[in-house]
Amino acid sequence: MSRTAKDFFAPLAVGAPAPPREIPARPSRAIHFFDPGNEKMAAKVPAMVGTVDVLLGNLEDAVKAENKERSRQGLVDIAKATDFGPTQLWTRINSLDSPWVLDDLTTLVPEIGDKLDVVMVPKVQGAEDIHYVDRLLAQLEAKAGLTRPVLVHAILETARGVANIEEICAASPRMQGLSLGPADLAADRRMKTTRVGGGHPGYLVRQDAPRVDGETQYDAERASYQQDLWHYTIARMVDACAMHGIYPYYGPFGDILDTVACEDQFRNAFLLGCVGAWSLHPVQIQIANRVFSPSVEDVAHARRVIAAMGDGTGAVMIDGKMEDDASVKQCQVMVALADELAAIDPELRQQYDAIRIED
Ligand SMILES: CC(C)(COP(=O)(O)OP(=O)(O)OC[C@H]1O[C@@H](n2cnc3c(N)ncnc32)[C@H](O)[C@@H]1OP(=O)(O)O)[C@@H](O)C(=O)NCCC(=O)NCCSC(=O)C[C@](C)(O)C(=O)O
Ligand SMILES: [Mg+2]
Repeated sequence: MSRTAKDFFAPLAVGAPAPPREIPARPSRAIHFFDPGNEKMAAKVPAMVGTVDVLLGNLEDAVKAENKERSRQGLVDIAKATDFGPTQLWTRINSLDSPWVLDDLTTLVPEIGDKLDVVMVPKVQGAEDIHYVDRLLAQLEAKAGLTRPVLVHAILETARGVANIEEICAASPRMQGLSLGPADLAADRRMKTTRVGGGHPGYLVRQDAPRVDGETQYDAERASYQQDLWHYTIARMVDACAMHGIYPYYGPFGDILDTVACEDQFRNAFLLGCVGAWSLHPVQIQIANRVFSPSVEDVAHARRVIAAMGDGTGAVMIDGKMEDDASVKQCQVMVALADELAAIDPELRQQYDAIRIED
């Protein structure tokens, strides 16, 4: 049997901070990955503070095995030397079956646990992985005398992880959210793709062949439409996260030069309910910031509907469309997000203020 309701919010080590009862909706439109052991990348990090919602020191894949210790120490040095202001600091630790993860956690929590907001755990298979990290974090937090718990984020990168998605979300009150890990997930599922996220020209539907004089013209020119390989997994993530009060994220888009397709993939995720995406290169930060901020037009419309709906019940016509109790709730989601973002982004605040409805 899993932990009872009475025990669920109890610290897992004597002296560890109390686990959170609620995960705050902090803006995290772009989770920007950098290798803390790469001098060129690390040098750019201080200037990125305030321009991106989350800076993530990556210790796992994309860091060569021989550089693991250097990257870990690099993250400690950067965290100690930098005032992150409104920007969150996350890390992606090595996978739980790797030889590096224990040192990752036993180094990072005592050294910079007071600055780390979230630990991202790769290749999570089920609740047992979260339970392991949860207990270890509590022990390390207690030993280090931390007063704020470090939160946990799981990457969905295996078929078993996707199948166990609900139990992963429910495994600990520290759970902050989930990201899609499309490259490892594709390999684990034996999908026949070789890309890091994004679409594939072979995954499509084709218009029916036209019929002329009772004959089907199979050779005729027909439109085809590329489909989204990740729709099913993202939709599952969104439901599981919403059910548990935590946050879903689209993961990486590896075709750095294709900023147009990156924006499309991010926008699909935004519309489906994700709150952010990963950025692998500085050019992707602006894309995520733009896509995961509601448009001025959408915010203006949402405010009009809320104003017209009074106490939020009944039905009204606005611009020829019916609005009612349910659509006002959608508008409230949009306005709440706009308010959260305006609180940390002066440019957005100005844009959203310019279209404010006067009382
Ligand atoms: C793609 C790469 C190789 C192109 O790197 P580059 O140097 O060739 O690019 P560039 O355009 O020439 O870079 C221009 C400048 O920006 C710097 N730069 C470049 N990137 C960054 C960055 N992220 N943060 C800060 N600075 C950066 C770079 O060092 C350079 O500095 P310089 O002008 O002084 O020479 C490089 O951007 C990179 O390594 N990015 C991070 C990759 C990464 O973290 N991958 C792992 C996440 S995805 C994943 O793991 C999958 C998943 C979820 O697990 C799964 O689906 O299974
Ligand atoms: Mg991966």
